[in-house]
Amino acid sequence: MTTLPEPAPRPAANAANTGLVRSVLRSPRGAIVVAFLVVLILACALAPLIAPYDPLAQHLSAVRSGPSGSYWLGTDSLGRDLLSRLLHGGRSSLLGVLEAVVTLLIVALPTGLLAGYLGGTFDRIAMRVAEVVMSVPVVIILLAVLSIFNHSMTSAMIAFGVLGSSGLMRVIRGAALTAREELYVTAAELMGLSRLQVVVRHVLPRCRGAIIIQASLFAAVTLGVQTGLTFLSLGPPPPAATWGGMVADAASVFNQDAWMLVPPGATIALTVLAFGLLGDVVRDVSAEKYAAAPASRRKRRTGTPETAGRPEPATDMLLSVRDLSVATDGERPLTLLDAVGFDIAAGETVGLVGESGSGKTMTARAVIGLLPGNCRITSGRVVFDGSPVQDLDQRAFRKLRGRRIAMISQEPMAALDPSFRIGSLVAEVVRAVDGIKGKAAHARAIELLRMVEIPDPEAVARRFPHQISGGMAQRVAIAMAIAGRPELLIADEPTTALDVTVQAEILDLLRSLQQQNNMAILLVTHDWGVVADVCTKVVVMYAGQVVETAPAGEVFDRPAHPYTRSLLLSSPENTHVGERIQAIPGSVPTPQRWPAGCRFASRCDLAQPGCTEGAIPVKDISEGRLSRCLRVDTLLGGEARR
Ligand SMILES: Nc1ncnc2c1ncn2[C@@H]1O[C@H](COP(=O)(O)OP(=O)(O)OP(=O)(O)O)[C@@H](O)[C@H]1O
Repeated sequence: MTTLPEPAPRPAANAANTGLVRSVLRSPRGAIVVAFLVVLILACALAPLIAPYDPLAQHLSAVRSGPSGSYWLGTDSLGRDLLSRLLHGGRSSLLGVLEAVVTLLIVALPTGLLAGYLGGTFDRIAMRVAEVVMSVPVVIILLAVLSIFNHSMTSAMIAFGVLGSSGLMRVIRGAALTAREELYVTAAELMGLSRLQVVVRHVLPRCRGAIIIQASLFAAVTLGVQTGLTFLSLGPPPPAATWGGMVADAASVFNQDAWMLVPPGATIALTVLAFGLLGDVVRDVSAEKYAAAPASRRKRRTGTPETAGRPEPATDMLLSVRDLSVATDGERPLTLLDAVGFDIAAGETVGLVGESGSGKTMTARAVIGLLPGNCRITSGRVVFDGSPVQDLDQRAFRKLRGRRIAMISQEPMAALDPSFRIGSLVAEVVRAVDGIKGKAAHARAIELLRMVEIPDPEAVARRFPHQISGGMAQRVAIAMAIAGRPELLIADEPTTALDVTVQAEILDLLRSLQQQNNMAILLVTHDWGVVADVCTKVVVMYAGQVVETAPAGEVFDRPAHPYTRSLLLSSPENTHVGERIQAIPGSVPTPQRWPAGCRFASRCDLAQPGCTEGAIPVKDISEGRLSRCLRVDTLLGGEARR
């Protein structure tokens, strides 16, 4: 069994995992604000028990008495105790705030999350409705509601919550859009979790900060609006105790007794301030947390067309990709993959090689049905175990993903949601793919961690992702990927982010898992060493096309495409100490700049005029060998035949 280096501590990521509530309470401002709000809410809730007087009782012998031992905050013009009225008035004021905030969350939360996560038509409709709601004059609507519902403050607060929801909905949508790009959200989808599970477990927690901030600011505004309405006598009629009503009473005698305004005015101001400050504290704490979280955004790039291909999909293959083309959406679609084709047999490891921007990741994502939102398959077929899968809807694809086809990425740490313990993350996938729950799911999670050779899996299951090393994180990602016993594992540069020793360990692990389970692997890599180590076949991609397919054992000695040859020569393994690496001059053309004819011609020393005249056909060189090169005979020394 291989041993793993101890994880290096990552203080920054540590902060990302401390609970939001705990972080707020740890900050002095947060603690003061929360303490104030808790005391206020408790005092108002317990008003019937703790208020010294009946809020309506008039003590005509002590009218406008000012603070005293009997009346701590004094009395009003009718001799009513101000403290008792404040406590009782707070009940209706805070209840009104609660009603408005709950309504706000009920409307904005699901709509914003779904609009951001699902996008498409739902998003467009939700955004249009939000715009309409935002343009509605709030005060007029509130006055109308109050007059229709007989001055019912509850109706007014519910209406205010609905009207305010469009702002929060947009904020949540934005946060969900960002969360959707997180690798751990993609990883959860790859593991076969349903949309609801992904939203609730992974997207919602990411939006939590934004939600609390907006809700507390909204609470502050609501309190202001509600006080204004009761001040104008649009709420519960006198003599009911309301904060706004107390301000109105005090305002009418302000010239004779200014003190009467102080208790209600200070309470309202402090409460509005506390709600506002709470939002600020949560914003600061969230900013620290997200700055500390691992950078895991998926790179998005902007990226034109041509063709060639091979006949029918091979039916005896586990995976058969034929003439697969992918393009961006929009008025001027841009082709990113052009008639890509290859096969993978059961239990085979195929290396997908090429420089950055060749289309390797796009190919892998097309196979697993998770193309970026702005891209779609425009032609071709992906046949998995005899069945075409390219037209499957997301629901049907989810049944395949995680169970029959799984994927691991080059950023294992970013693929693990920092808010959950390792055991919980693995058990979540087990629940999704095996349908087992509770202790059984946990036991299977431990078994999987043991299968990927993690020493002391029980202890590791209790750790958070930031508490383990990159190599161990990749093992955890592999454990999650093999939970559904997939027949095909797509590994997108699984060792790129790891140091050399750990790389070798992970490759050994993949090889042994593959042998134990007869699992096929599509290994996306830049590294010829990795190809030599684990692959049986290699598919070389360049500028969105497959330019060569060869058995791994042959390609090193007899590359059948000048690009493959250049890639091999530029590989560090082929460079002796003290020699300069023979870098390939130029760079891979972006999809906007794909030339007519051979896309590698401008960088190729064998290129001749014919190479740039038209689409280059794929040539069958020998059993299992294909090349998209007109000069392949010259390259192979005249050995190649049609
Ligand atoms: N969402 C997208 N929208 C438009 N173009 C994209 C998008 N994603 C990738 N591309 C473009 O598609 C081409 C292929 O990208 P892909 O990520 O598949 O390359 P790759 O070979 O995997 O590179 P790397 O090794 O750097 O990951 C690139 O030109 C890239 O800029």
